[in-house]
Amino acid sequence: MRATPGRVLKGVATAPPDKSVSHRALILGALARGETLIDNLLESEDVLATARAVQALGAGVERLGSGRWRVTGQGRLTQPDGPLDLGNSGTGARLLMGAVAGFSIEATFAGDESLSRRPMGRVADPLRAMGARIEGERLPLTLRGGDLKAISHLNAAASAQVKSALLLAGLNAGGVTEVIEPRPSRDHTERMLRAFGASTEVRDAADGRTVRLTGGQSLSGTAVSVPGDPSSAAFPLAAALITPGSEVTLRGVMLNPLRTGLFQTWAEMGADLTISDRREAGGEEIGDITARASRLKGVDVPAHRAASMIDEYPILAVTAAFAAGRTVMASIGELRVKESDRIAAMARALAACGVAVEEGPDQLAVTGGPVRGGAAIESHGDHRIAMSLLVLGLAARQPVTVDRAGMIATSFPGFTGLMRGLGADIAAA
Ligand SMILES: O=C(O)C1=C[C@@H](OP(=O)(O)O)[C@@H](O)[C@H](O)C1
Ligand SMILES: C=C(OP(=O)(O)O)C(=O)O
Repeated sequence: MRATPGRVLKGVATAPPDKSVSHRALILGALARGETLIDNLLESEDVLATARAVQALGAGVERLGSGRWRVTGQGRLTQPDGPLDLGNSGTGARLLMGAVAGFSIEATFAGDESLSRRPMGRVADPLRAMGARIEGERLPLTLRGGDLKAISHLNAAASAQVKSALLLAGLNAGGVTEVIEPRPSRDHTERMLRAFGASTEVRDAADGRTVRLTGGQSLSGTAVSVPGDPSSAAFPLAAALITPGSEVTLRGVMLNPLRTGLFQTWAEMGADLTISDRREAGGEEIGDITARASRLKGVDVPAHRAASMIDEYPILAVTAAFAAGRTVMASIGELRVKESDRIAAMARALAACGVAVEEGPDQLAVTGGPVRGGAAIESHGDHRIAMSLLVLGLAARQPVTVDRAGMIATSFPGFTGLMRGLGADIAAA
């Protein structure tokens, strides 16, 4: 795809449904007894892979209409006939490993080239400590579950995928499963467990958060309405901030405080952002966010904020390229084990576009100024790198092309259409 500068972005669009909440709605629906009706499910490649996997694990899965799905659970998962292919999705693979571990069944987990490189020991090791038998450290791996005992686990990397996998396994473990988080990670699993009739105990203290779940609880199917994804909304909002004369509103964006670190950081950079019509949807606060072209300044992003904006660093780095001064993003080592090594991918891409960037082992620093663009960027098959660099191309001096842009469909299949609707010039290269 190629992004060409020169157009002003104007208009109102609806944020696409949240990916994290969509995966969880399908998985909890499969674990529950009875019907779960999902409204506004994200129909992206990652989420569709999870839908196929829960169907292979015995749940009834039907698409009733656009974004409207029915999952009929049996209150347990059953032996799949073949390998579960989670495609590009770390969330799907890791949460389902936890869910499957609770049952006396065997499943092989597989994924694409990127997912097969990502570390699975962070989930496999604690699941082994609970009693699951797991062969392999990366996908493809085979897991045999059942007869679990609860453990207490320190979630040092603030990974919501690890926490969620252990809580889902803990539903069918003897005793109380405990996850200790020095820095809280997104809490969609805890919130949704409550909606499905299971309770978790959440305790906050000065040294972090502890989440406890007592084994043996059963889930009942329910209705889930998926709020808009702040991680996806970030791309059109960023484009408006850096493109002179622009003003864009994204409707229905989830405002869960464990997801909004980017908006706080942009506010500190001087971004003209307003949030209106705060309301509730699907157990989450949502609102409409308006971004207007802004004179941004560089900031130091505090390390403790990383978990609340972990997928947003690539697009933050793009906005930092247009800001006056230096932006330092510290303690972001987790970015090296996402769909690509996002620190290295962004450092290379920004440098190719004429941006001053310094890469450290677990940090990235960007010094803003006029952005040349005019480069052909390798996305490394990473949807967030592809979208970030296309947004950069809209406000650079020269167009930017991005390879393997088809991967954008893993999280945001409507990206190009939504951006064009706001006036952006993004087209096949
Ligand atoms: O739980 C989730 O839905 C997610 C958690 C994060 O990963 P980690 O748990 O690896 O931090 C995030 O990067 C991912 O896109 C979605
Ligand atoms: C890291 C991401 O997703 P996942 O871990 O589910 O592949 C992402 O969407 O940026």
